[in-house]
Amino acid sequence: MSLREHALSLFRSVVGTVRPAPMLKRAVKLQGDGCPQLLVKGQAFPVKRDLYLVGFGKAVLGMAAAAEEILGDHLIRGIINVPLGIQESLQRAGMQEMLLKPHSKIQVIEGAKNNLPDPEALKGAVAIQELAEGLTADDLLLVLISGGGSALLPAPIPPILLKEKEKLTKMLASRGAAIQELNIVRKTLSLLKGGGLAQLAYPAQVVSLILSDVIGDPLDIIASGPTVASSHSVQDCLQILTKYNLLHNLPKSVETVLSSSPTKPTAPEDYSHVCNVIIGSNTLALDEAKRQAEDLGYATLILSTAICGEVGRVATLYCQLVQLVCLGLASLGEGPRSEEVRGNLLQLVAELEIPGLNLANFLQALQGLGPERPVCILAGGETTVQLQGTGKGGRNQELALRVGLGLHRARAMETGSPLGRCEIVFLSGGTDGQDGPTEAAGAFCSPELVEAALQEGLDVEAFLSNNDSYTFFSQFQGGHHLLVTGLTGTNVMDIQAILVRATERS
Ligand SMILES: Nc1ncnc2c1ncn2[C@@H]1O[C@H](COP(=O)(O)OP(=O)(O)OP(=O)(O)O)[C@@H](O)[C@H]1O
Ligand SMILES: O=C(O)[C@H](O)CO
Repeated sequence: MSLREHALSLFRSVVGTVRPAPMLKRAVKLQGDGCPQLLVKGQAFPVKRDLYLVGFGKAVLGMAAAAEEILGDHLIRGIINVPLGIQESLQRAGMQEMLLKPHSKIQVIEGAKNNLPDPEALKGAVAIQELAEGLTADDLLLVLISGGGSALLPAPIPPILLKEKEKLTKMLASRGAAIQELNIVRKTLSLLKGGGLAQLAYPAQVVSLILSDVIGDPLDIIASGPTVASSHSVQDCLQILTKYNLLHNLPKSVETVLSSSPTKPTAPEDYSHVCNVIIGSNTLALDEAKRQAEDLGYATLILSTAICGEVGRVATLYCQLVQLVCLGLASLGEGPRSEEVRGNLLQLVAELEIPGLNLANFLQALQGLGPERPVCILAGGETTVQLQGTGKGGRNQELALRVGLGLHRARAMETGSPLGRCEIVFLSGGTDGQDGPTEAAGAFCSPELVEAALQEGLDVEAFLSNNDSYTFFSQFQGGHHLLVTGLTGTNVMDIQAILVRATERS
C-alpha cells in the first residue's frame, strides 16, 4: 500500500471509531421497568413521567437513532435539526444504523446549508423552543448536541433578523475569529444559546449528551452551549466585535439587543435541573488512529489533540516537523541542523499557544523512535483562516496546500535536503466530511505537489492568495489529492496525519 492509501485508511477508521451511535450507547442506558431510570455515565435520572428528545448538530442523526433504540416506548416525542442532505448522504453510504426507523417518534428537520443558519434551521429551532417551553417538572428532556449545532439552532433575539445574524457571523469567521469568539457573540444575540434552551425547559430535568468538536471540550462553547450557564457577558461580546473592527458597522437591531442585554450572565444555581455530559471527542479518534498506524508498521506519535492557530503558522509547524522526522530517518537526528529545526519548532509552538502541548517531551519521544521504521505523526484540532480572497476552500485544504508549498520550498533551499531522501504524505481532513463550503473533507499533499502542479499550469501561490484551495485540488491531477468522503454523520474537529518513510539510507 502507498503512504497515501495508508493515510486514507487511517482517516476512514478514525471516522468509524467516532460514529455517534456506539459512543452514545456506551454512555447511556435505561434501567428498570416499573420506575425506569436513565443512567448517564454513572448518574441516574428517574423517568417520572414523559421523556422528550431534542437535538441539533452534524452528528445528531446517529445519536438520535441510538437514543431512540435505548429509550423505546418511554420516548414520547423528539425533534432534531440536522444538516441539509445528511439523510440522503448516509443512506447512499449504506449507514443504516445512523438513520431513524420508519415509524420514529423523532421529527427530522434538515437545514443550515454550508453550516450557515437558514429559514429551515430557524423553523426547527422554533419547534424545539416550543417543545421545551411546554415541559413540566415530571418530564425529562434529553438534549443531543454536536458540532454544527450553532448554525442548526438559530434563534436571534428580536428585533435581530436571521439574515443580519448570519451576515455578522460570516464576517467574524472570515476575519479569522476563533470558534470561542464566534460563539460568545452568537450566545449574546440568541434566545436559545448560552443556556437559553435549559432555562426554557425548566422545571423539567434536562440531560445533555455532547459530542465535542472544540479544543478542550468547553461545554459553554460547543454549539454555543444551549444548556450550559454562560460565563460570558455582553462586555466580552463587545470586546470581540471591537477586536474584529465590527463595532461601528452593526445593524440597528444588534445595537438594540446589545444595549438592553443584562450585563451579568445568569447565575449558575439556575442550572441545577441540568446535567451536561461529554460522550466523545477528538482524543478518542486519534487514539484509534495511533493503534491502526502501529498495526500498519509505523512508529507513531500523537502531537496534540488541540492544534489551533492561524493556518499559515500551523503549516510552518508541520513543515518543520516533517524536516525533523526526515533528519531522524536519515540518522541525522543529533546534528546541528536538527538542533536548528527543534529551536524553530519550540518558538513556533510558544507563539501558537497550543493548549497542553509539551513539545519538549514530544521531541524527546520523536528522537527516541530511531531510523528503522516509517514514522506517523497524528494531530487534531482546528486552525483558523483569515480570508483574503474570494476563492472556494476550507481550512484543511488550505493547510494541506500550504504544507505542500512549504515542503517544496524547504527542499529547494537546501542541497541534499533530507526531504529528498524520504517519501512523505501529509493529510488534513474534517471528521464531519465537509471542509468549509466545499464537497471535500480535506486534502493530501507531498513535497512534489508544487512542481507537478506547475507542469499542469497551476500556480499554487496564486490559488493560495485567493483562498482557492478547493479549486486547486479539484483541477490538479483530476482531483486525485482531494479527500472526499461525503457527510460522515460525526464531527470531532479535524485531524492531520504525517506519514514518512526513508527511500534511501545514508
Ligand atoms: N475559501 C476558503 N478557504 C479556506 N477556508 C475557508 C474558506 N471559506 C471558508 N473557510 C473556513 O471554513 C470554516 C468553516 O468551515 P466549516 O463550515 O467546515 O466549519 P466547522 O468549523 O467545521 O463547523 P462546525 O465546527 O460548526 O462543525 C471557517 O472557519 C472559514 O474560515
Ligand atoms: O456549532 C458550533 O458552534 C461549532 O461546531 C462548535 O461546536
